[in-house]
Amino acid sequence: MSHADHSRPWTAPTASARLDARVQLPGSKSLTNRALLLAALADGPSTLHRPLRSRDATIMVEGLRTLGAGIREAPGDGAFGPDLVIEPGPVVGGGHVDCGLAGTAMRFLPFVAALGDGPVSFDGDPHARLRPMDQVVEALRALGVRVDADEPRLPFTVLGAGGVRGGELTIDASASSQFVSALLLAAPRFDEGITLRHEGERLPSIPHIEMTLDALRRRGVDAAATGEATWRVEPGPIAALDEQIEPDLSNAAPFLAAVVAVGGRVVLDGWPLQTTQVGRMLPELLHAFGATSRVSRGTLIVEASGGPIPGATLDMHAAGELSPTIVALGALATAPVEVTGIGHTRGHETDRIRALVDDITALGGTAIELPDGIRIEPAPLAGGPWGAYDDHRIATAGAVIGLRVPGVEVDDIAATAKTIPEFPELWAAMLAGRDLDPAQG
Ligand SMILES: O=C(O)C1=C[C@@H](OP(=O)(O)O)[C@@H](O)[C@H](O)C1
Ligand SMILES: C=C(OP(=O)(O)O)C(=O)O
Repeated sequence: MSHADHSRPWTAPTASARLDARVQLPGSKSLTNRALLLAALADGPSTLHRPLRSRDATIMVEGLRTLGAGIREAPGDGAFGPDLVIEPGPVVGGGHVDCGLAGTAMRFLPFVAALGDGPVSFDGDPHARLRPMDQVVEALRALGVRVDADEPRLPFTVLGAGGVRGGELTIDASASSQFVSALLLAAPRFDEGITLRHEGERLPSIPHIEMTLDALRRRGVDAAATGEATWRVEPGPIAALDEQIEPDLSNAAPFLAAVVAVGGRVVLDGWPLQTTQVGRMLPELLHAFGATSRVSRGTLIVEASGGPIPGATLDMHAAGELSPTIVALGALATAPVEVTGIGHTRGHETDRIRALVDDITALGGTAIELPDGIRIEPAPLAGGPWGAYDDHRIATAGAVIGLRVPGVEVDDIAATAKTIPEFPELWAAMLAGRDLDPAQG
């Protein structure tokens, strides 16, 4: 499949008819990168079926290889590229990890490096150096691991000394749930495991912490939440596991929001019966905008009338990842839409609140920046530039608005390569009502 380039703006296609499409999506970033990391620390080889193949997943694969894991491709079922076979090895130092803009890599991998013997340097994209990392650096130091860093952010070097004792630790995960997940994921390999407590003004993205605990438990690790903001992971082996990665339900957001924007029906294949992915909240979120949905034989069917989009007030602290899509719908709504609880998304790929306010304002909309969210008031929109700011979810938010507003020019649709490189082709296929197999497109 050919992927978009970074050099030319992408004119978001407008919808000329109600949707009637079946969509298949590639694997979940959050599940893929957890499965890769735990497989690299496991007690035998693991195979991932239908793993995500994207920039963030490649960064995790390369990072784990640098830290000593063997990772190779194996023939898969064809639909989403090859499977991955992960052969764990002793954690080694002496390398460099380029985290790109991947929060999972920059938060999770330093704790793996700490298990090794020798220095590992970490850096990333220019914007990665602005993302919150202080709790990674401070936690490592509190655990007795040396970190060379001018500032508590990228770039830095972790000086592993062959192991981590673990024990009791308190951190402030207000800026990112990934600080909690990072510690829990490596903790089975700490001598004493970890007894972790969060103390801070808020705890975002709790479903992602539940996903981490579930990923550990499915590999035989004794891991549990012991209170609202406390967790315990016992030391012990991580079992190897062959598993199929679920489709990325967060990347389903723009495709399902498209039904609200345009009307009609989208059928999403591979909807899990039970999942820890935060995208499971989409049916309820889209219901607030008038959509109906049902699950039938492993598919999610979302339908909407295509009539005026109602207003809504939503606290999205648990699902910040979905907020750019919901804000895009807000820009098309006929009554005010207020999304709060997403202050932490200022530390995502870009300051998402600022980016959405600026982009919507540039199209003539009325978007008001709140300390921890956005309020959008109804206003007619006109075509114009839409900055992606290296952010896959800001790019796809522009695509949602462009369904109804001709001439929305996303400056860098290739930003979607972070988690869904096939986005432009899948979007076009949805609009054409074609059933696109991403491997063949
Ligand atoms: O652990 C994970 O896989 C993620 C956790 C969340 O991070 P924050 O808690 O920083 O929002 C989410 O937004 C991110 O896309 C992925
Ligand atoms: C915040 C996100 O990514 P990251 O894993 O880089 O934090 C995201 O995908 O919305």
